[in-house]
Amino acid sequence: MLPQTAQLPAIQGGQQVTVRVPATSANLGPGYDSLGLALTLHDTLTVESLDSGELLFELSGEGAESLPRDASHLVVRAMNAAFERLGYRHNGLKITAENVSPHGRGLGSSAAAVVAAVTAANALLPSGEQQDRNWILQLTSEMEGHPDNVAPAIFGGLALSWQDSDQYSSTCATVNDAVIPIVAVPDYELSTEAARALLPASVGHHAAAMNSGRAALLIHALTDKPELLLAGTEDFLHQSYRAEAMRPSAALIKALRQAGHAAVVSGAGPTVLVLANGEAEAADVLQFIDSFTAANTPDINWRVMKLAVDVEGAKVGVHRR
Ligand SMILES: Nc1ncnc2c1ncn2[C@@H]1O[C@H](COP(=O)(O)OP(=O)(O)OP(=O)(O)O)[C@@H](O)[C@H]1O
Ligand SMILES: N[C@@H](CCO)C(=O)O
Repeated sequence: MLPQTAQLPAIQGGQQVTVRVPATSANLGPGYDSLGLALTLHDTLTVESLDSGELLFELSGEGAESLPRDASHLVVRAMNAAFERLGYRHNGLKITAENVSPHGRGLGSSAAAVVAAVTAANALLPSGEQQDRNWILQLTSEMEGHPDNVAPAIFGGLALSWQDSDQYSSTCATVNDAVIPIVAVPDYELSTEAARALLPASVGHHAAAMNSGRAALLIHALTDKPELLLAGTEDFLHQSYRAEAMRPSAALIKALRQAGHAAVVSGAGPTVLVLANGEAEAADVLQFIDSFTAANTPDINWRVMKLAVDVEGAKVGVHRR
């Protein structure tokens, strides 16, 4: 049985919405829980509203073998939360997901799923009832607990997000064309929940002050002066505490930084993100990762991808009966 609130109006059956949503890299070093970058790696979610009361799933790609095919699936949970807040219910859904972003690796897979689901639920409403992207930011940030992945997944580009009490906001900055994101995704997972549990409850004033300076510098480096990316990506709040849970990634980051490349933990890890300044550095980084991992982490399979900044964010297509 689907959870139903009988007195609410039902979404009309026979509608189909497709949402393409980018992977995202949060933190970028010192921007813990606030900065995030959308990447050209996309999941696609198609939802059809049914009249039969059924929940149907067609899952392919990442997680196809392991994700649940019932109301506990993250997309269904997020859609139900969205419908409830919008004052609607559904009479069944067919979920078709083509998942490309790796799960539990620090590339915002849960945020992508939640953003795609809430965006799809909103798009299934009658057009006069639909909410804007700031409404989607609010609900998805609440679900994730922080806005740094969902904001770039919704808006694209480099998102700077903040929280006032229980209200979330975000604005976008334009990334310098020279900046090239490269990700090295290891074959081991680390859940965000486990990575957050490693952080101390408080940090000292000196660390906080150092981190503030680097976060400000990072925005200047990403937008105007990419030659400052190495200094701008230094963080004092999270990576050192989490290193024990991702030793191969921490070793690769240390070596890349010693060689002058702006390497950080992507999100809660264990993916390594490098922000290269131009094609020549990007080529050096790819070569460096190849040689370092072959010599030092032969038991780990790394998927290395040279990407670009996604500037579109979540894109919606709707077909009505
Ligand atoms: N497309 C999806 N469909 C359904 N569930 C998903 C999907 N993507 C992620 N999930 C769920 O979210 C979990 C991963 O979330 P988690 O927050 O630990 O990592 P992440 O989002 O990939 O990384 P990070 O938040 O550090 O960027 C998966 O194990 C799975 O349960
Ligand atoms: N800011 C988050 C990103 C992962 O969801 C963290 O580092 O825990």
